Amino acid sequence: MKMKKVLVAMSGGVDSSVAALLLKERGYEVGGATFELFDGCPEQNVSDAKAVCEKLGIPHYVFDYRALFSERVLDCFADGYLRGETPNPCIACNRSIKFGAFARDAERLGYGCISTGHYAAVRFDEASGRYQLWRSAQPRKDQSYVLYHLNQRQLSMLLLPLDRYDKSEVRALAAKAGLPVQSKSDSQDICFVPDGDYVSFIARHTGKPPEEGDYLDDAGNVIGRHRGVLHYTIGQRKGLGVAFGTHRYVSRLDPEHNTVTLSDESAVFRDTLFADGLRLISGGALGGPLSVRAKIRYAHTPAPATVYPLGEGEVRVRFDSPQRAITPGQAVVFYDGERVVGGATIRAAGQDKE
Ligand SMILES: Nc1ncnc2c1ncn2[C@@H]1O[C@H](COP(=O)(O)OP(=O)(O)OP(=O)(O)O)[C@@H](O)[C@H]1O
Repeated sequence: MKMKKVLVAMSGGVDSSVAALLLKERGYEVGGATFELFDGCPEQNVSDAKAVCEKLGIPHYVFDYRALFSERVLDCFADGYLRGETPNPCIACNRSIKFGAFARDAERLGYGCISTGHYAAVRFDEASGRYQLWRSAQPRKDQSYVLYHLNQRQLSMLLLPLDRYDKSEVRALAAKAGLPVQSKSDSQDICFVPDGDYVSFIARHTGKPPEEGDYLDDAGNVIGRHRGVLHYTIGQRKGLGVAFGTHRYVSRLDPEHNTVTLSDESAVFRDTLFADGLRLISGGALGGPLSVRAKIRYAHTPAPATVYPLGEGEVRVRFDSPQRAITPGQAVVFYDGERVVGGATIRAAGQDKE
């Protein structure tokens, strides 16, 4: 049974402001909380969230999560890149901060529920007695991909009031209520790298600047010089900095030997991936092969696949047809229709025959 007191994670943006507004209109006793996540976090976010709370007549808190964010999000982001992976820091933040520390702090303050401005839906299924996570009714904004790791306890205390709304409706609601953030633009992809220069960020954070190295072809021949493994991601074609006369794509990153392999486009299509850290929304383990639609990055259209359990929390995912740029470090999220089944972290791509 959900309690009536809810603490909304308020970034100072339109979505979470409208989440607070809707919950207040629905009769909840609402509070708002803004997180300080890193040094240099825009002060404006805190003051905007505070102004919205004042307008709504609800209390506002500021939580300092800088130390935890540095350890669980920034360090993991940088370490992942140094291992040649492409991590998703929003998922790490959701796990450790929003649905970890924040959920605990909310409970400590007497709030039985928490809320965010994510576009996805939580439902309770009477038949199974389990909470479920569903895609947003508005596919263009759906954010269920970054929430695949939520467990039953977290879902039981989570309210996602934007589940059915479109962004334009959310903006209209903000305008109608006179919220001071109604025309604020959408947030950046990676909040702690506002200029998009993640290479410089990692170099600063780790003290290890990227080192030039060799581009290799599929046979291991040196075919040019790259600017440092950090600069590249699987499937990349643009920004290679060398003209090869034909299109080349990044197919392999090897930070140990500081090499980047370039191939024909066909080499970046793979039908199998290996992933670990499996989480199932229903809890429990995977008993046997499961047919799903699997999504390998935020902007990927889920594709038919079968998930096979391997060792502890490890799975092999076999797609019905090869997928472009399966990228280690990204999450693979499993759907049954519109419902999220669970997900895991991609560690390697392969071909079924390998
Ligand atoms: N610094 C923060 N403090 C508190 N909550 C936050 C913060 N950053 C993000 N959130 C919460 O996480 C949700 C999703 O974050 P995301 O960065 O995807 O923002 P968004 O979709 O642009 O939403 P918004 O318009 O509310 O910023 C937000 O709606 C908000 O509930």
